[in-house]
Amino acid sequence: MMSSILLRRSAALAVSRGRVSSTLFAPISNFLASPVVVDGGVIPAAEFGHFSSIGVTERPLGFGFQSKGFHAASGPLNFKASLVSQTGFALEEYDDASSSRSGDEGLEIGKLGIAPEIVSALAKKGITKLFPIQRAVLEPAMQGRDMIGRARTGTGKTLAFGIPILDKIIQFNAKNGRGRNPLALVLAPTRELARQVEKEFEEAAPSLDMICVYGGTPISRQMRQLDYGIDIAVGTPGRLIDLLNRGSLNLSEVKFVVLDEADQMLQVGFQEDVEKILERLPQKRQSMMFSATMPSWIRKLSQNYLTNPLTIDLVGDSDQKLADGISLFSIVSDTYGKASIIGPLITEHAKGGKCIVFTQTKRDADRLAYAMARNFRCEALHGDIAQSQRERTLSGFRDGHFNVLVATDVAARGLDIPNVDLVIHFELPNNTEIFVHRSGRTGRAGKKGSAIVIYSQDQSRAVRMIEREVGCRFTELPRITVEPDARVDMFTGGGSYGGFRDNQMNGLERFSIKRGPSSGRPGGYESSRFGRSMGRNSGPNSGSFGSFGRNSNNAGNFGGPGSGRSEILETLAYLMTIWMTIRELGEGISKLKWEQHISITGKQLPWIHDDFFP
Ligand SMILES: Nc1ncnc2c1ncn2[C@@H]1O[C@H](COP(=O)(O)OP(=O)(O)OP(=O)(O)O)[C@@H](O)[C@H]1O
Repeated sequence: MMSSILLRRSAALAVSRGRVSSTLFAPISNFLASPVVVDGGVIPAAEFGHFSSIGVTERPLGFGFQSKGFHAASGPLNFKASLVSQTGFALEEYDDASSSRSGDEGLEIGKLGIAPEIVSALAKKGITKLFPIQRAVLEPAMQGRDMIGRARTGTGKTLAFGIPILDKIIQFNAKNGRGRNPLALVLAPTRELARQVEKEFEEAAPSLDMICVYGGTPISRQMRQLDYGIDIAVGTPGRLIDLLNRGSLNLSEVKFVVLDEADQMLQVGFQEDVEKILERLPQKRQSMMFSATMPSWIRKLSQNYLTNPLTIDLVGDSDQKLADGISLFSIVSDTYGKASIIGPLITEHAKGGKCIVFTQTKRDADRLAYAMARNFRCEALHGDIAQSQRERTLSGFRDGHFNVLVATDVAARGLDIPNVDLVIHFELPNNTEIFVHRSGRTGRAGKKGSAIVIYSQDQSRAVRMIEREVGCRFTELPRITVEPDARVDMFTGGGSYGGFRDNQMNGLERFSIKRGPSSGRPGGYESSRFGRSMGRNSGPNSGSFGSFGRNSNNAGNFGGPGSGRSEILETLAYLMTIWMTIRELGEGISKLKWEQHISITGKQLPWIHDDFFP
């Protein structure tokens, strides 16, 4: 009780904040004097150039906004982007900034006049120089511009919008005291991403109070936390609306709003909710949208939400839409062979790191995770899994407790998981944007990684289309033939895993792989790097339906043929089939509604995303 009183912020401060804030949004007349910004509000990638000439070293205090409330009034920061085409791409800049070469290419965060708290918190994480998107965003964001920001996956967009917001709030609190209602709101499409953004903000500015709100968790705790007072709210639209409707969340003092993964946030299905939230914000605010993909429709639509927006586009019209460090491969397989070739692909391409396998449906994620669990430490992640389990799964994956995550597109966007060396598109994504995001779970922050598309012969055209639209080239891998007794069958349940059942060996020795005639490669899967870890899950009698799609460490619970438990096993398999059929029916109905919606509204491609069918 006492602590709640102590923690509750004073209403007087909130009032004083309201008074101050009204002066904070004066139009910025001299902003366009900055040589980086092309009039009309676009910084094309090709003109972004090197920022090595930014005059920060001559101006140790960097920006002059400390005493100016939220918006700088000090004019341009002497950004002198060298004209055109020296770099073009964010990652080239990144490579420079992240390389061991010293040089001036990056912007020393410590020399920019950013709050010392942020500088030292970032330094603790090894972040001392800004990435290109961060450099490009910093000045206009500090000056209060609305903006659309696009940069490739894994290039630091979160801190690009995070640093200016955190800095302004720290300055503001220092001057005006702390208030009760949030000053900034970040909307994210998935719970996992919302949590990640909150965490990154928290780590960068530990003195600020953040809340992350999303469904599947007790709302009462969130209401209490809001009551104590917070600086920044991060969340998914559904729960935010719930809290607004209950009167627990007051957005009337919000100065900054960010739509992370904006193109997803404004898709049909999400857009309505987002609008409901935006309606509750003050008119005078700074709005920013970020994503690695910004289809043309989103740019048009964004005009409804942004005022005179600046577009900072580090991808631009460049052919290549993927992060540079990602190598792409494709491999043809028939539907029934797909599950069997994943093991060899992981062994060969994950190089001992983590792998995310993307499926199109929750059911396939479950089935595949189950089928693979006998050979890999592997779990499933999708929208039908209870939130607490989703969180356990993700943190287990982050911490390296298991190496293979089989996920729907709920994990396609934004997630920043260390050491994901391989992404496998078990099924082709619905569109090229999703391809970019899925693949972007690897090759982050300048690291290298691989993405493999598995496709059937009749999907060749779709693969070519991805190549065209994403500006990439797949290296075709030789076909893999799997001996019948080594097939992993995810379609028919436990009964068809016989090839593994009586095999006492662990690891990939079981795969008995042969390369097809076109293969010039050695088979060479016998000595799996995963061998030892897989062994944990793949007891000779694996077949745990109890762990289906969950923690595969339970594999083996129900034994295999000859265990005397075959009846239980069969019953469970039967129950599972019924459960899956019911769920499939549910998904079918939702999709039908979705497609009807599209045909009525004429909007958008049928982005079949799991979060639309929670
Ligand atoms: N200036 C920096 N120096 C070093 N590391 C950084 C810097 N900025 C961000 N990072 C790290 O880079 C990684 C990727 O950043 P982030 O998740 O923001 O990428 P993103 O562009 O939002 O990707 P996506 O499009 O997939 O959402 C994170 O681990 C982050 O901590």
